[in-house]
Amino acid sequence: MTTTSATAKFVLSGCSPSSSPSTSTAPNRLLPFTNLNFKCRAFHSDHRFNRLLNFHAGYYKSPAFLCTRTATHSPSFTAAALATEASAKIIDGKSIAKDVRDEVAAEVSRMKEAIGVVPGLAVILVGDRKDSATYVRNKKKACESVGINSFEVRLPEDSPEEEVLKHIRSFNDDPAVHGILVQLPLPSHMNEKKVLDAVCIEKDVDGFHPLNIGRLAMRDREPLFVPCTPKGCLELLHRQGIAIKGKRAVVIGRSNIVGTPAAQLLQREDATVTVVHSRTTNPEEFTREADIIIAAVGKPNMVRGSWIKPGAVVIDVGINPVEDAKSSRGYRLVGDVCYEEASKIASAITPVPGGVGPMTIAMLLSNTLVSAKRIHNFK
Ligand SMILES: NC(=O)C1=CN([C@@H]2O[C@H](COP(=O)(O)OP(=O)(O)OC[C@H]3O[C@@H](n4cnc5c(N)ncnc54)[C@H](OP(=O)(O)O)[C@@H]3O)[C@@H](O)[C@H]2O)C=CC1
Ligand SMILES: Nc1nc(=O)c2c([nH]1)NC[C@@H]1CN(c3ccc(C(=O)N[C@@H](CCC(=O)O)C(=O)O)cc3)C=[N+]21
Repeated sequence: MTTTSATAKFVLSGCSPSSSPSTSTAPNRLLPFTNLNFKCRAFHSDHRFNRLLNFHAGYYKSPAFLCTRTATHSPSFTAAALATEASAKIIDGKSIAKDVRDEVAAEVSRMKEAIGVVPGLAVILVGDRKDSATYVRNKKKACESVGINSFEVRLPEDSPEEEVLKHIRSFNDDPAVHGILVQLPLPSHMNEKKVLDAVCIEKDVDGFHPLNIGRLAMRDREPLFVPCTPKGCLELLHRQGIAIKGKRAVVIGRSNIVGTPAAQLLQREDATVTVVHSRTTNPEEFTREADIIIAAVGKPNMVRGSWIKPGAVVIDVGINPVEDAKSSRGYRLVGDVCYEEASKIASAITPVPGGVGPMTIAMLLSNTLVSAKRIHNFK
């Protein structure tokens, strides 16, 4: 009887394709009960498992909720546990990004006072994509907020590639510029590889130059810059005190700018990493094994609650606009993970918006500061 009512709670979800409560998707959202029973015992008796996940006190809520489905607890325990809605710790990317920005601002002013140098970031935007224009505007505002100078070049959609290359060369030679970012995606007539190769590696604050990417992939090599989004994901884990060494991690997505460098960073920190991509059969099976999940796919709500091991940590990189008549913009942003379901199973989770996105910009500022310090040999 008790289990029936608990199950009903889970079935309600905004993550089904139709965005309405659905019975058709219910079976794949829940772990089989036998599985739950097993997990529950593990949470209570296996100290190694608890240590493995490095739980903070608050993290126990979620597994306790799952334990209500076992026959091993007294009815009063079950009722008490059911009364508490399980919820993961929300990893507040907005607030952590603010901490990072404050640290960057302090260093920017220390550097300015000591040697009179102000870090500078140059951004090149080609075309008139609304989302790209918003990101560039946000980056500019963020630079201002920490005292970094920003330089901007806006070019029309049909500009020749040579025009972009010309601006990159000019920024490469400009001593006031310490970081160069070419906003992606570029118009389809441009050769993205050629453009990204033109940014000198000393100013490649996006970390997209093949030399930086190559060094990230090699042991005993250090890239000058690590791409901002994956770096932001790792920074969130570090600042939440979530251990990585020895953990099982799954990265969903293998793009050059997010998935692949995220997997490399996790591996460099001694996680055992599996990369899931569009040709992976049964991605949920791999994902269910993970203590740490980084989802970077671009498919709204793809990762369901049933894909997640109880107590896992979920970092949702996805930024997906979905229609929403109630929003003034006509759309709202959702991640690659079904937050409503995942937050009941995971021990900690990033929201969208307000998770990885603000960290990406904070890491860009941090990379620009590091670049200026390196160029001017300022410790
Ligand atoms: N928060 C932030 O700061 C940022 C957010 N983003 C967001 O992150 C998401 C990913 O971005 P990005 O890496 O640039 O995207 P890409 O489109 O470049 O890469 C998507 C990856 O997901 C994989 N994939 C696609 N479909 C599936 C599937 N059904 N199952 C498993 N894997 C799949 C692809 O596999 P394959 O390689 O086989 O094609 C590919 O590796 C987007 O929503 C983007 O908006 C991006 C950058 C920054
Ligand atoms: N050369 C280059 N470098 C990039 O780093 C790069 C890029 N091109 N092209 C596009 C992607 C995407 N990206 C994001 C950055 C911040 C948010 C962000 O701050 N998002 C807010 C929401 C913003 C909103 O409400 O629109 C949040 O998640 O809270 C999102 C996405 C960087 N990218």
